[in-house]
Order: sequence, then structure tokens, then C-alpha cells
Amino acid sequence: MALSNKAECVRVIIRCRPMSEQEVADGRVRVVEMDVKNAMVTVFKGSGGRDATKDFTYDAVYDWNSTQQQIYDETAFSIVESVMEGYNGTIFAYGQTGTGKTYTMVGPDKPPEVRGVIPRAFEHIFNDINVTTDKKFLVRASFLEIYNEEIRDLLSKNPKEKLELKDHTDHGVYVKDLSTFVVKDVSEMRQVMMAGQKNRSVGATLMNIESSRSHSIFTITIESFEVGPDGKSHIRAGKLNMVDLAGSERQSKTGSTGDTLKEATKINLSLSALGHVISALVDSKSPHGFVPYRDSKLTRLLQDSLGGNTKTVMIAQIGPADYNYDETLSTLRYAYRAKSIKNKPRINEDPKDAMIREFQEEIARLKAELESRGGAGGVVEKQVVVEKVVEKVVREGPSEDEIKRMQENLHLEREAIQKQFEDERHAIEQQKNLAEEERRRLMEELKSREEQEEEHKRAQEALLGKLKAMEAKMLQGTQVMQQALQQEQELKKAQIEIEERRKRESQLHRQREAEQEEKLLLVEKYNSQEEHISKLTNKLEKLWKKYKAASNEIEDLQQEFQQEREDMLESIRDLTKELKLKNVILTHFVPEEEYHRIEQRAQWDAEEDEWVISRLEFAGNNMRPKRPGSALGLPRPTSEQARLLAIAGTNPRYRYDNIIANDLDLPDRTTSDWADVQGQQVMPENIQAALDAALNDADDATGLPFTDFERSVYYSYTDDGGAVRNDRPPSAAGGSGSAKRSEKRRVVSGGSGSKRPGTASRKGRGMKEADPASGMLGFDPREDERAADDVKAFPKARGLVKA
Ligand SMILES: Nc1ncnc2c1ncn2[C@@H]1O[C@H](COP(=O)(O)OP(=O)(O)OP(=O)(O)O)[C@@H](O)[C@H]1O
Repeated sequence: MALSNKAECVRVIIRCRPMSEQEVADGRVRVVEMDVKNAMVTVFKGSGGRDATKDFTYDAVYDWNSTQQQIYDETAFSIVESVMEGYNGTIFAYGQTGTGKTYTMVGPDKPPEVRGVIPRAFEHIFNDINVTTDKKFLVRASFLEIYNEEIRDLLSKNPKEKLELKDHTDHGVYVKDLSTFVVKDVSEMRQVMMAGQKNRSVGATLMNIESSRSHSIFTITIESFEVGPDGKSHIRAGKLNMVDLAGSERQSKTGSTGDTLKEATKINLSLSALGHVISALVDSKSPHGFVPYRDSKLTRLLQDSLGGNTKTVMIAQIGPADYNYDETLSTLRYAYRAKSIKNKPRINEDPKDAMIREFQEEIARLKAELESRGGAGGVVEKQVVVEKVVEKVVREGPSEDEIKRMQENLHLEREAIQKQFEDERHAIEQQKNLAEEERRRLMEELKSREEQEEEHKRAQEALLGKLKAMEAKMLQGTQVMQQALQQEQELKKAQIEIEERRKRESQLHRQREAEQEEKLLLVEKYNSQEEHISKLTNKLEKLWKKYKAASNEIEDLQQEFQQEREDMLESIRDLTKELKLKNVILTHFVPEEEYHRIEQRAQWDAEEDEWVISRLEFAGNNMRPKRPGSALGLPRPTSEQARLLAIAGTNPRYRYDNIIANDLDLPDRTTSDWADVQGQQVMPENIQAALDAALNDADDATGLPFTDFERSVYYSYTDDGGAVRNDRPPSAAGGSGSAKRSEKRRVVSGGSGSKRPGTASRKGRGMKEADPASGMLGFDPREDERAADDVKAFPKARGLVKA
């Protein structure tokens, strides 16, 4: 269930960084003026052209003297407070490369005064938790980046792996398999942030030596549990997204080429998509309220933050220097539009997927289990002791001292019981008049009780351990945290003051706008005709000025659009150039029929925005081994490379075991199935028959025959620009004669009837015969010298070789 609330606008603030040392050294001029009091920014064109000024008003503006503390208190504080109450909140930094987005969001680690919004939010959240005694909290964190339109988990062991974006009917857009960590204090949270920060994709551009080449989103989910006045339990879940966007920039300025060009193109595309979303949200003429969220991963992930149920703050960063005039103006316009986006924030009450509920249920289950075990053991007194300990843990969370004390108690109890058993045993032994039979019975009874007690203890310890671990993750404040309480009160006071100041500022701003409007539209009473004319002339002049300003603005906008258009055309030209290169390669080096067959199998995956071709794992480059080059002075291949070589075609048995059998679900074979012919293991006919049948099935299933590429056909390109064709990787044994033998060869070569172990042609790539026992290839440096001759001996594919 969610509590609905009133609509509120995205809050937009502008921050201008100081001039950098480089800018000062280059004699750059400041073209930005910040009227902090009236929340207004003015930019003027060039040092001499102060008449061509533009001004914009926002919710607040911060100049080069602003501090990190000030930004946090006046911008992020209230959002974090709302998240603690169960709202969703987003703080995102937008702006040109090198204007201080990462500085504002993360900041340097030391000294603490310059820490940015994200680390300050950690302190704030845990301070709040520590002073709240009537609620329990569960805090989780995740950290992702969007790089080249791919989502990567920055907290994963494999941060380069691409994750999928999914839509859920109840929870909206989410990232499948994203790691989330339950964190219990500020230091754990900082560790999480630092671990993720290390995995971010950064690179140097002309504008910033450490430029973020990706958009990053640090998300903190705060779930709280409390028992309401109605005696019922209530769960709330707030989500805080802290977004550091990649820099918006002109390609020409960043000097990007190759991979950086690709990055820049993707960054620009996703920021344009964000711009289109903003425009659609504020443009009442947008058809049927259509908002193009699906145009990029960034806009899909930020869907709730823009026009959704989230409280959102946009921090637009600008630089002060003259050479960034265009970008500064563009950022100011972008931010100005965002001011009008309306969101409808609401508290997330009793969400279905709350993890804290699972924690509570597990604790209750463990308690019940502990109770029932205590009863069954019959040691009621001890059960009560354990119950009390558990209660204490549940109420306060275990401190180190308590854990120690609990362990000591258990130890003491165990010693006492041990002693009691010893005494009883001694007493039985001392009873001289006892019959041997009776003594044995009593001893056995004693032993059985001892064993029961032992088992009971073990179970209690296990349960306690589990309970402690869970409770350690459930956070709750205690009365003793006076200092934190005081701090919170101070913070609250500051917040109220800030809120008042903000209100005063916006009131002033509204007044100013109303006055200006009034001045223009005011119709005064005229005493005489002359006065009337002069008033009209006055009004005309004002209107004329307004008209001129509007015309200038239109001209500027047209220029800006023209510039954007040129940038896009430049991107298109670069991309077309790349495409032409790929075309030339395809046309001249890949046989046409193979190209068409592959093309036929390719399908466009709109969701993932990429082409999908089945059985890509068999494609040449995925199976082609690196050229072993000891004779050429290159390093010898590693054992992993050698294994891949073997899988790729040297040894039919390896290929069968590692690729085909797994892939096609063929029967297992025994070693005796394999014949050893001339030192090579050869696939027996029954296996080949089963394999053929499976492969035929596969053909039927797709309705398309396997292409030669899918059967690992390779083309070796010669230095004179020609190419030779080859059924197997050119570096693997037995390759040269294969094209002659069969064009329709299955993925596994050397099959039934062929009895064709690797032959000498492979030696041309500097390899020895395969070792039949291991299935691995050996490498012989002398062989490499014969490579050129053997390449010439390859059969030449029609139309591929230059005359
Ligand atoms: N308010 C500020 N006070 C002092 N130095 C700042 C401030 N803002 C930014 N800087 C400095 O400016 C440089 C660029 O900042 P930063 O890397 O945060 O920019 P960015 O906008 O994140 O860039 P990119 O988009 O390329 O990642 C850094 O050296 C940073 O320390």
C-alpha cells in the first residue's frame, strides 16, 4: 500500500566550481555571475560583450565559495530525511565534463569537510537510526554504472559483466542479479562505496584527467519496522538514489577518437534521451502524455525520479570560464526545463518485497525453535536463561561485551552441569551395596542424560549464533546515545532554518517576478492625452525590449541547435567511416555466401538493442587460438590457451567432450570407445553416428542448416591481402587438407570414416603434434620457420586470393 501525496516539482540547484589552476594560468575570464540571494545565474558572452547576457532563476544557486556541508544541508538533507520516512529520493548531478559532479557527489576522502553528498548521507542515515528507539531498520546498498549502454554491477566480483534491466508489475524497473549488501554502520557503507568506486570506468579527456566515462547510481534502501498505536506492525521502505552522470560534452572538445569516441557517442545519446524525457514531461503538447523513457537505460532507471513517485533534486554543475560559454548556457537551459517536472512522492508502506519482514519472521521462527528445544530437553531453567539472552539480543542488538558474557554464561553452565554429572557418577561408584546390574543401568542412564544435555547445548549455541548474526544486521538506537541525539536535534534545527530560508528565497523570487510582470502590464490612469501617449510609448518600449530579448533568445537557440546538429552529423560521419571500413573488410575478406547465411540467422533483439546470432560460441574468433609464437619471439601460450587450442580442433575427443557432448546432450563414452590411430585419438563410428543424428536434429530444430562458420571454418589471411580457407583453426594440426575433404563437415572433424588425425600442415603455425594422452598441443619453435611455405600450400578459396 502507498500513501498518496501532493505533486511537487523537481528541485533544481546550480553549482559553479572555482576557476581551475590551469584556467587561471591560461588567463581565462570568468563569464558567470551568481546572485546567491536571489537564486539567479547570469552568463555573459566574452569579456567585452557584457551586453549579451542571459539570466536564469532556480530554486537555489551556489557559487565557487560554497562548501560541501552547505550543499548537503540545503540540498540533500531533506531528501535523506524523507527516505528515512519511507519516500523514494533521487539526487543527481548533471553537467559538462570537469565541472565538479563527482566532487559534489563523492568528493575527496580527506579532510572530512570536503566529503561529498554520498558519504555525508551515510553519516546522516546511521545518526538517525542511532537516535530512533521505537523502530528497527534494515539498510542495504547497491552500486551500478551504465557504461556504453550496458549495466554493470560495481560490487560484483565480475564488474565488467553486463546485467539485464527488467520490468516488474509491482516493483517497476529493476536490474536482474544486482548485488545488494546489508550494511550495519557507516564504515561498512564506506567500504561498499570505495569498493564500487574502484570499479568505475574512468578515462582521461582533454577536459578532465579523471573523467567518469559512465553514469553511476549508488542506491541505499532503508526499511523500517515499527509497531503503531493500533498495535499492528508497519513496514516502510525508502530508496535513495545518488546519481553521478557522465559529463555532457562536445566531442571536439574532449578530443575523443576510437573507443573514447564510442563512449562519448553513447554518453551523448543517453543524455539526449534524458533531455527528451525532460522536454516531454514539461511540454503539455507531448502526444498523449507519451514520455520516451525506453530510449535509454539511464531514463528507464530514472523513470520514477522524473515524473514518478520520487522526491528529486538535480544539481546542475557549471564552470566559470569563458571558453565554456556554450556548454554552460546549454546546462543552464537543460536545468531550467527540469524545474517544471512534477512528481508525486508517496510513502512506500508495507511493500511486498520488504526484506525486514523476512528477517523478523526468521527471528520469530528461531525463537520458537529455541523454545521447543528447551522444553524437550527438560532443562527449563536453562531455557529461561537462553530466552532472556535472546530477548536482550532482539531488543538491543548484541554488543561485543554481551556476546562475550553470553559465551561465558554458557561455559559456566556447562561446567556446572559437567560437575553435577561427575558427582552423580562418583556417588554411584561409591555405593558398595549396589548390584553390578543396577550400577550399570544407573551409569547408562547417566550417560544418556549427559549426551542429551550435550546435544541440547549444541542446538542452543547454533540457534544463538544464527540469531546473533541476524540481529547484528537489524539496527536500532538506544537511550544512551545522548551525543547522537543532541547532534540530531542540532541538525533538525539547522534543517528548519534552511527550510525557512528557502521559503523566504522563493517568496522573494516570486515577488520579484510579479513586480516585473506588473510593471509591464500596469495600466495607469491618464490625466491627459499627452500623458496617455507617453505611457503608451513607455509600454511600447518595454514590449519592444522584451520582443528583442525573445528574438535574441530564438537566434541563440537556433545556433545551439545548429551546433548540436553539426555535432551529431560529425558523429554520423565518424560512424559512417567506421561502417565503411567494416564493409570493405566484409566484402573482400568474407565469402559472400557465408556472409548471407550468417545474415539470415541474425535476429534483432530490441530489448537488448543488439544483434543475436545462434551458436556464436562456434564462430571463428570465439574458437580461434592465439598464434603461438615462440619462434617469433612472442611468449609461449599459457596452458589455458593450449587447452582452448585443443578444444578448437586439434583433438576430436576433446572437442567432443568439451563442446559437442555438453551442447547436444550426447551419451557418455568410455575411454575404450576411442581408437588410437597414429598417436591421435579418433572418434569411433557409433559416437560419430550419434553426433550426426544430434546435429541433424539441431538443423531441423532451427530450420536452417549450419553455416560453415558455425562449423568453425577459418580463413587465414596472407600478407599479400589474400586469404586461404581452412576447416579448422589455421594454427591447429590437420587443417590444411580439410577444406578439400569436406565443405559440409560437422563441428567435430576427424569423424567416422575419416580416420584423419592431425597432419603436418599444422606445423606451419609452429606447433608440434598433439599429445594424445592429454589432448594438449605442444609447440616447437623450429616449426614456425616453415610457416610461410605451409601457408602457400593451403588450398585457395575461390575468389578470395589476390592474383
Ligand atoms: N567546488 C569545487 N571546489 C574545488 N575543486 C573543485 C570543485 N568542483 C570541482 N573541483 C575540481 O575540478 C576537477 C573536476 O571535477 P570532477 O572530476 O568532479 O568533474 P566531473 O564533472 O565529475 O567530471 P567528469 O564528467 O569528467 O567525470 C577536480 O579536480 C575537482 O577536484
